[in-house]
Amino acid sequence: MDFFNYQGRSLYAEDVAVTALAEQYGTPLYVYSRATLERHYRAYDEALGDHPHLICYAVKANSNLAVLNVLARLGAGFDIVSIGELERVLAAGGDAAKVIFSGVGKQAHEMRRALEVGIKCFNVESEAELDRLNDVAAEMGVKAAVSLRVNPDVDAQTHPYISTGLKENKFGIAIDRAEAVYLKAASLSNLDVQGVDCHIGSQLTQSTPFLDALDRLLDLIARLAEQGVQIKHLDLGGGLGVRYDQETPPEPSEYASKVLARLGNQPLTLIMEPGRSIAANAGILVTRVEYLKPTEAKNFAVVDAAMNDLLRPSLYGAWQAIIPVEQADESVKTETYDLVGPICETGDFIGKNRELALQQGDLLAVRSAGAYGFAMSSNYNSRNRAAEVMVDGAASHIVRQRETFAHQIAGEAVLPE
Ligand SMILES: Cc1ncc(COP(=O)(O)O)c(C=O)c1O
Ligand SMILES: N[C@@H](CCCC[NH3+])C(=O)O
Repeated sequence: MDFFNYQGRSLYAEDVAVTALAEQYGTPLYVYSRATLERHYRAYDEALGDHPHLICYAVKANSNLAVLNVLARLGAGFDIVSIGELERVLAAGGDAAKVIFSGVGKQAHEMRRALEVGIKCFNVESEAELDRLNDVAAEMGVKAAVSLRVNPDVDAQTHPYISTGLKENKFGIAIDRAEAVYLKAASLSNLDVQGVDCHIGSQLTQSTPFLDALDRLLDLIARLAEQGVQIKHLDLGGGLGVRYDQETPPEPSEYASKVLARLGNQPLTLIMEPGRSIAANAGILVTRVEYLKPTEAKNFAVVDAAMNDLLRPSLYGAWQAIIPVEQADESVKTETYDLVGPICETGDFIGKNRELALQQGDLLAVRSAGAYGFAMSSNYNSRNRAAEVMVDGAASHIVRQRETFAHQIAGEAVLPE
């Protein structure tokens, strides 16, 4: 569900006409809906109800400060994977005590900063990382709260690039090794074992893999208790999918109720790290048709957004709905188009084989672009990154200025004479 809907033949973001936003801020333009972000966050929060829980929004999905701030105001925690993400959370008014730090490659300076601001927990992904964290905490004279990210060897049945819970993936500590590594963690004097964590992949469209992983984690927690290691929280990661096309992922309420049923009355705080299911359908990417280019083989519509703005179609062959901002009248012929960007790669496309009635200058909206959209954008081909706007009822706020060439080259230098 979202707040992007047609009123008559015009697309609106909440109560604002998307055409007006494109006129005011230019294209390509990311448009986010505050109401949608809030509704998606609350869907999780309400679904987990009275069970002790913390929803740690995965910052990587969309790290715009306004997005983080909207969620922080609702009481969200945050899942980060770099110190840059931590600084963003802090700048957006997030609470360090609700931050968990995931990722396979944490550097010592990142650990230091996270300990300095007092994050909630580190999700440790290897034995070597455990040693490094213990050393850094010892130098600082503190104890670091840790969970081990366990790799439960469960097939998330998603795109191989974003499947993370199989033993051949680089993530986590193999479940067969986990018990031994927990005992080691418990013996290290500057670590405080708090939780168990897993994250098996992204864009999951069924509950079963999550529940299989949960069963393995609960089993591990029971075995650890027998050895005297008491686990206080269970972090199931993110990964719940969204509907881009025909997928029918479970709603957060359905997913959460299955998880709670499995947990029963065990006194475990539940942590979830949703990214996509909060942000994806809270955003669109607005782009303008620069040229129509019919050729013998294909009809191309060259648009002003490219793979540097939205990488998912090029990287994963991902499909995202593309709709007109103003629905055309019958005089415009519907054709099958490939929507391509200006970048010098054949892999630069936003969508292929789309039935659309288009004219030069028309505006299009790429749906479900609020997650892994701007966050994965780059300056490839020296293109300035898009502006980002957040709509809040009838108001719109620029939440990131369009980049300029001066921004792009700031910090670069040529060799001295
Ligand atoms: C550790 C971790 N947590 C949470 C997420 C968020 O996943 P999603 O956006 O699929 O909810 C990811 C990304 O897949 C991740 O790597
Ligand atoms: N970037 C991916 C998701 C990656 C998840 C990161 N852990 C996507 O757009 O689908």
